[in-house]
Amino acid sequence: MSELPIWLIGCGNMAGAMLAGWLVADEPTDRFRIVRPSGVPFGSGISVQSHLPQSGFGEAIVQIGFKPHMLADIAPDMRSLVGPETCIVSILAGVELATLREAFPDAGQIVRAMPNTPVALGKGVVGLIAEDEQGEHAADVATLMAKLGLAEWIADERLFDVVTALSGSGPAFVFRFMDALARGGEALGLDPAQALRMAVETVRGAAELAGQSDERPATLADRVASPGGSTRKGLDILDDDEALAKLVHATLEAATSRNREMAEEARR
Ligand SMILES: NC(=O)c1ccc[n+]([C@@H]2O[C@H](COP(=O)([O-])OP(=O)(O)OC[C@H]3O[C@@H](n4cnc5c(N)ncnc54)[C@H](OP(=O)(O)O)[C@@H]3O)[C@@H](O)[C@H]2O)c1
Ligand code: PRO
Repeated sequence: MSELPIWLIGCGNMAGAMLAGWLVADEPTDRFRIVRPSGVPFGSGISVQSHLPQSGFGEAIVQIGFKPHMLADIAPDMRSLVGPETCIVSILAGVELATLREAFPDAGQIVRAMPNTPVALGKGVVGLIAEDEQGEHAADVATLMAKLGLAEWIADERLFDVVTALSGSGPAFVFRFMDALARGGEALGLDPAQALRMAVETVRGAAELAGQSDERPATLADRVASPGGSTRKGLDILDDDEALAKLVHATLEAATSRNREMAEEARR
């Protein structure tokens, strides 16, 4: 692994979670340089500046982590700093490789990465697509992202918006389910704090079991549902006319569609 410097242009919730994950994975702190207008310190002795550097990035991984609609404003100021040795990594939802190439015409390599917030614990998911997966710095980026959890190359950029909905937004959907589980228990008489603790640990345990098992989650669900028992009665509610499957499908469709809109907005 080369020890290329890593610039984080924008380091809010998502890039901050990634940086936390890299530090947990013992990446050296002096690899990282943050640019954020607020200049708010990150801690761990990491260099933070409120303006872009005066001289070019040179051979470096430069990750952009601001809001997608800001690309048109920020890229012109970055353009002269980006050269053929620079690898741009974008975590901007929706924004396509072609749009990024227009924004950074001189970049050597451009990679899109779609992380999720559990990367802060090294337990995230990162979808990846590069202009040239075999090209310069693609392997460096993949190695770096693999330190944050499961890193997967996505073969077709048209599916990247779906990946963004499934794993990028996914933690938000799972958090909603945890809340609903806890609130359901609370409504049936459990102490609220106890219900939340038990809901969170139930999701954590179920996720670990599913992660370690060769069986599909549907089979694991059947193992919980003893014939004639109570779990089946609950599953019958979720499965009635595929209620949960339809709800989740509509959820992913809505998020995917917004990712496509953001791609369109960034193209304008
Ligand atoms: N949140 C997620 O779970 C998630 C998941 C995957 C992808 N993403 C993508 O990550 C990106 C950031 O989302 P977020 O949730 O982390 O938002 P956020 O917390 O609002 O962070 C935005 C960052 O952009 C910085 N910024 C604003 N203007 C800038 C400028 N002119 N130059 C450089 N940096 C600038 C902000 O600086 P200050 O810190 O100084 O305010 C902040 O660090 C989005 O493109 C989103 O699509 C987010
Ligand atoms: N957060 C970003 C958004 O909500 C994209 C995936 C997760 O736009």
